Amino acid sequence: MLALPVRIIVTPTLRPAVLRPLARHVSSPPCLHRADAPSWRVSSRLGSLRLPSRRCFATSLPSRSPEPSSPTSAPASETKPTQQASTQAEASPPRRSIWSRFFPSNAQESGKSASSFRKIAALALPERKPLGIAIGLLLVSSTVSMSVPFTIGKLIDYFSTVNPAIPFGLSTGQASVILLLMFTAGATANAGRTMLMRLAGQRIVARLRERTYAAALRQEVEFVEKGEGDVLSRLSVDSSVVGESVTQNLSDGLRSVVMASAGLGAMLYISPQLTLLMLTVVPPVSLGAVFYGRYLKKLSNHTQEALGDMTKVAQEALSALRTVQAFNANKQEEGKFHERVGTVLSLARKEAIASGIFFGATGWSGNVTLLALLGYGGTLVSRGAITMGDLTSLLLYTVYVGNGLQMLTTFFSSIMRGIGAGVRIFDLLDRAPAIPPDAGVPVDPSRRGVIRFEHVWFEYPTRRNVQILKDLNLEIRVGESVAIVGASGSGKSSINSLLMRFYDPVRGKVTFDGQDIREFTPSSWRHAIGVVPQDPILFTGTIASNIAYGNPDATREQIEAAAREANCEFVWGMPHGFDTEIGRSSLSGGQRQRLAIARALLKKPAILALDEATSSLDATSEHRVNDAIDKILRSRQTTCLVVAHRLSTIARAERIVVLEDGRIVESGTYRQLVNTEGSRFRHLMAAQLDTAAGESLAAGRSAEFEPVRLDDGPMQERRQQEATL
Ligand SMILES: Nc1ncnc2c1ncn2[C@@H]1O[C@H](COP(=O)(O)OP(=O)(O)OP(=O)(O)O)[C@@H](O)[C@H]1O
Repeated sequence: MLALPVRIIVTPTLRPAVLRPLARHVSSPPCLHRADAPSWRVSSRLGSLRLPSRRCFATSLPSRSPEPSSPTSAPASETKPTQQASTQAEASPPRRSIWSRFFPSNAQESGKSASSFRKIAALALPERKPLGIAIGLLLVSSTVSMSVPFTIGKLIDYFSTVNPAIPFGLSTGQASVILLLMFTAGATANAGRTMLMRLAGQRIVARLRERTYAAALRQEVEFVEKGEGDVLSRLSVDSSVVGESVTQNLSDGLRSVVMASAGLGAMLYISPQLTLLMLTVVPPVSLGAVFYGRYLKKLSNHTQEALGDMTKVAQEALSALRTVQAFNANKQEEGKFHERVGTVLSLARKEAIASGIFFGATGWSGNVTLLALLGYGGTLVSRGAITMGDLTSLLLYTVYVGNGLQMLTTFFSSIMRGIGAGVRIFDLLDRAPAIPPDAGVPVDPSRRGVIRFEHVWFEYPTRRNVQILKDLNLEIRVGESVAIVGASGSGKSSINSLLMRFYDPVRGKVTFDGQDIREFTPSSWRHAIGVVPQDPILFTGTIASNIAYGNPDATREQIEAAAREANCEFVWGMPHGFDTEIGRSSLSGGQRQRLAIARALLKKPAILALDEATSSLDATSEHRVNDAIDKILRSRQTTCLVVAHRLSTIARAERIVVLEDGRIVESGTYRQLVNTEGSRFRHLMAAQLDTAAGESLAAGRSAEFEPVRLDDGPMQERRQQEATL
């Protein structure tokens, strides 16, 4: 005798008219209307938070899958929708009627959803062959599992009859072998279907992730930097949700359709009266489910906000752990976190109460239905209208139909989630970057020319109406080195950002060799610029791969030559030299800066944009960095724009421009500016000039500004001497 796990599912979705609105409704997380509903996660910078899954529509009878051999009987555990992803799916239309809440009335929104659906379907196209085979296998396994109630009924009749007859004149042994083969075939088909669907899903997810990542990398920096977490969640979570919606959910959906329709057909065939009796419980349970779903949706929105708040608190403290520990603020932080956790908990409590009432009610009505079926069915059996086996089969088909329809609601909600996640992903995939990396004409890497900032006005896209640069005019000749100095926030780094075309001016233009740099492809233009940022980023990998970042074809000789030029002698002293893994070595600020200079020099750039670190380096490091910068500044081929903070760097530049509140207020050589009484430069650099003067005095030289000599002396003087010689 087959021991069939039984779960009576009372579902509100026996009628399509009820099913459709409900399906839309339950697209909201976290009401995942199945007994083994997936847990849902909230993605955050800290990782992801998981909430326990909820049971929906299940009665109190112990349950397992209605399809014993089917691994997909617990497909929900394979589905990991997220709050974040599904939020998009449930973006509510304006409140008008209950129907308008279920069906989006906003044309743009539904248009987006339709287009997202088409694009998701297109994603599945390359996988049509494995998916087609999987659907074939699904039909095989579903047919086998749908024959189980029928077989059980026949077995009961067989064993309870005095002179039983096996259909088709088979012997008991033959019938057993046929059944065994059938179940084996069903299980094999199920295994094949699961494998094919999962692999296809993973391939779709992989393709989607790669395309999304590439699309994110093409965007202007502002877009990604301001919404970094968002891009990451699209990459990790939304792509999975989309992948699942075209494979796993599709498979479940088809299976549920087969189960529900075949089961209902079999029930009507066995006993139309009993089938109608079962269908009477549907309307009240459907209504209850709608209200329960609405309540859960509202709760889930609040929970999402509360979780976001909780995550923010934790993130802030964990990212500043040094400060927290230094101030012994652990308890304070724990208190803040406790408060947020409490909010989440109180929402969870409300949900637990609602779930308890709902499941209690559905369980009760399920069991009452079962009793009614048994009672009325029993009288039919006693009247000889149906056999005991028929009644058993009918009860089991009830389970199948219930499960099938319940799965169908999950299927619709998953599809809605997939469409929602798809909208987010396709928004990014289709987004035209504000500064497209490949639009324009390429710049010849050997081209040299004057750089001009012409009446440049600039404000950051995120801070409109806050003018950072105001009518800025600056000309830098080929091979010239210009140091930009100014108080913090005066706009120095913004000049470099404009040069790099991370942004475009609001008004005015930046030209190179007489041509607006907006005419060049940003990729080729950036290739012509060597950048040394304020806080150089080193990536996971070796020192060599870091120097060759952006130049993957560079030879070891070229890498070493660039390192030598940038005074990276410390690399030769490391046990693994250029093959030293960055993560395994702790590099000082000066060393990182020199590696960044080497990286920039390897490009043999036409322009070098150096943003000097504000933090002070130790004397040796500073000397080595300055020496490296010095070599670059001497170059007659490289135009240098240096955002400078240290007097030792500033003094090396041929020309200094002083920036104040987005405007150039002074310009001249070091000597001119330092000797101009009351100059903005002297005011700005007073502290450093005093120190330098003090050092000169200590060394027995005059304390006048004029003779302040820094290491090798101001660059312009040396160049003049070179010219005289
Ligand atoms: N991405 C950004 N979005 C919005 N505002 C920004 C952005 N980057 C900088 N700012 C603002 O623009 C102004 C100029 O910044 P910028 O970094 O160019 O100044 P800076 O002179 O280089 O300062 P520092 O010497 O401290 O690096 C500042 O008020 C800064 O807060």
